[in-house]
Amino acid sequence: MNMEMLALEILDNTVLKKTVLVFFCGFLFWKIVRYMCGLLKVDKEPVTILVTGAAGQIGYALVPMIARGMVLGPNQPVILHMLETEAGFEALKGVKMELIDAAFPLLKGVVITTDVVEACKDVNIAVMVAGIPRKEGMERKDVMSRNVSIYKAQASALEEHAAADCKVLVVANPANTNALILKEFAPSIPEKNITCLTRLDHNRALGQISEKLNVHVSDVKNVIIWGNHSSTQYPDVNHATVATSNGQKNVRELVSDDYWLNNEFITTVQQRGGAIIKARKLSSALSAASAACDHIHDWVVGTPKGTWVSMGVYSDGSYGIQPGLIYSFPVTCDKGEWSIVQGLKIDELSREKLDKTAQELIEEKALAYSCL
Ligand SMILES: NC(=O)C1=CN([C@@H]2O[C@H](COP(=O)(O)OP(=O)(O)OC[C@H]3O[C@@H](n4cnc5c(N)ncnc54)[C@H](O)[C@@H]3O)[C@@H](O)[C@H]2O)C=CC1
Ligand SMILES: O=C([O-])CC(=O)C(=O)O
Repeated sequence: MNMEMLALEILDNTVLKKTVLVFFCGFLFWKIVRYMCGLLKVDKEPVTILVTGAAGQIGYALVPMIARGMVLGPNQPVILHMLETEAGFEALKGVKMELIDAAFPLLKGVVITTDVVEACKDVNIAVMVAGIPRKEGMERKDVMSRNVSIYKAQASALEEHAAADCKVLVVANPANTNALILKEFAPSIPEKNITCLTRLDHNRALGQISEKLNVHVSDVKNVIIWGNHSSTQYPDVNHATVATSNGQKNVRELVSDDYWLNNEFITTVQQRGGAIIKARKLSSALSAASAACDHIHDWVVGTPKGTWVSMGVYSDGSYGIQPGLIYSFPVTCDKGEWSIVQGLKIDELSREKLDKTAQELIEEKALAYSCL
């Protein structure tokens, strides 16, 4: 029998036909069940999210946002783990009562504790807010010694008890250096899973451009925060655009005021945290909580095509930044992973600013180790 006839024989075989039909029907049935489950919202396992320092200013603003689906979307149930100190525990009990009273449909469980091991158990996402905020007149690194020791202590609990693929976002200041300490004292957590929050600065930069041009903030995109979440950060608009009726236009061209962009715009974004502390006598809890939601949301769900965001991530040497620092870069996210946007042109002024903020991170790292 030649090959052609053999192939015809196989195709003609009724057993084979039936098998193919059964597989096809099974596949179709599975697709329909998944679709129906999606409609009925019944198939998703809850995701466990840890918030440390959960009774504090940011924690109090953040946990209802998470419970409402602002981080993982309206169809994803969540379980909240909330960690506090002994001194903060009474207030945390109140936060739990309020979460119950808010009757959030997505909230499938709440654990409150002062035990870091219990807090970290099986968490899929950890938002590390615990720490002392700076007061008026202080720089963020002034809270270094108290805060880095918290991150050293909590690193091993996360490493040993969180889910193996847990994503970590460090919010507490000095955010980049706390994240670096956490990474160094939790060596088995992949470095790609440890990040820090510079999305607040990114959103502040979008807000300033939107105010200046009197356009909606959602029409502005691709600003960049380079470096440290500190007053040396570099808010860069050289690649930023605004959506107009004539397509995407470059922010520099539209603003048409390089002096403002290279001076007042940069210092306003760099100093915005301080300005809010001066006004509120408390740190920027509402916008920080919202930015933390944006950070995790985009990391998990992905960034829209053609758009990047700023995240403090482990430097691989991109743009000449010393590998191993946690440095804010422009990143895109896809399938739960971030990648640094490559190939952007860096002019001379930008180069200086990228290096200055990297230098501060190198010095902060040395200072952090001297505090431990
Ligand atoms: N990366 C960013 O964009 C921003 C960072 N921050 C920083 O976030 C941190 C938190 O700020 P706020 O919520 O305003 O401060 P907060 O003082 O209101 O809250 C911090 C909470 O952490 C708790 N805490 C302290 N040590 C702890 C520990 N070892 N374990 C568990 N809980 C602990 C405290 O009891 C307190 O309830 C500060 O370091 C602040 O500077 C604030 C705004 C923006
Ligand atoms: O400035 C602070 O200390 C709080 C903070 O990090 C911010 O608002 O960016």
